Amino acid sequence: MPRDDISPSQSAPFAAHDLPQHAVRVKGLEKTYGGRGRTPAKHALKAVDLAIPRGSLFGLLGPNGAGKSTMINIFAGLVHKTGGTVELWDTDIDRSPRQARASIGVVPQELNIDPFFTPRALLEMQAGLYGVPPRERRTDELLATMSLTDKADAYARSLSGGMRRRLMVAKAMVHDPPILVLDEPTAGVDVELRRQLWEHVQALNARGTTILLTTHYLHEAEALCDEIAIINHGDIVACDTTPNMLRRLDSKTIILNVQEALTAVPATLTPYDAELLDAHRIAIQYHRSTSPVAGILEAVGAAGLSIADVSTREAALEDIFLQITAEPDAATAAA
Ligand SMILES: Nc1ncnc2c1ncn2[C@@H]1O[C@H](COP(=O)(O)OP(=O)(O)OP(=O)(O)O)[C@@H](O)[C@H]1O
Repeated sequence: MPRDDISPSQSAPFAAHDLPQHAVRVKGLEKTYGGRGRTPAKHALKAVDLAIPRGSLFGLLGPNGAGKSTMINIFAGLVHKTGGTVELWDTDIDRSPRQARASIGVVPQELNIDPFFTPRALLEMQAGLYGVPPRERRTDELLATMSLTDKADAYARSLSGGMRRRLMVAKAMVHDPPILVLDEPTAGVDVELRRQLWEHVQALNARGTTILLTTHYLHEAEALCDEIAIINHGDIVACDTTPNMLRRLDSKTIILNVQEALTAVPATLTPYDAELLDAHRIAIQYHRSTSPVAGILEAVGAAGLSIADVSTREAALEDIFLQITAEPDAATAAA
């Protein structure tokens, strides 16, 4: 979006002193989209509180329609909130909208790149839209950071999907914002390109850029992000450091494959959270900290069963996500 009213001198303060503790601070953020005709109003964000530490690589996870894009679009000035406050790099988006928006670069979901521009021309044009004077432009540096130097003067249409994504990241960084937001950047991107993109994003983070990303790839958020917030039906349902989030769900599942055909869970296993998956498989959930495996195996032996095979399953972030977002929201279900 063209913003010729933003000069780099207004852009985020990078001076060593006075750096904010939180890159993004959201309090009581509300968004209700007005209804039209037969379409009812939609309460998309419900009193959301969120604090993203400066320098973090922060993941915002949620199913389709949870409110992720609405929040990002409010940050970017594309959607007007209906309540609450947002501070970007310690700047309130209502009080100083230009300065606040100069603090962030947003990489949207769609790859809307003009195929007849070269990456260099595109970055120069974007810098011009942000009012960055030619001597302060970082076009070559950004091209190098995103491994696009070789393609600097090639038509964008000749770039691969991965290169286009990286060009979008470079485009979001022309005004040197301290916060970079990536909205579902890996949707439809193959494994290798995804890995490359994450390497570039991690490199930016290592240089001090605070990164906020939304993704459906939960294992990636687990691997990449230091902190994760889970949003569902416009509510933040969990927010914690990644290790704490994993610790929250300390449960593990042991699956016993027995030789005998069963019709019910044996009585000796009733003290445990056991479930008959089929005639030969029993799943037992337990908390790692209670270490009941020896007791479980003893109970199976006492029931006269012979174990053919044993497997276990760790709780992944995906399990946490499913557990936390499983409860249906009556209002949404009715909508
Ligand atoms: N312009 C709009 N007018 C009315 N309702 C909207 C509008 N934009 C989004 N919504 C609704 O607000 C809710 C949140 O949408 P949003 O796009 O923020 O979710 P999301 O988490 O980004 O989902 P996705 O992963 O599918 O992009 C959804 O129910 C959506 O249908």
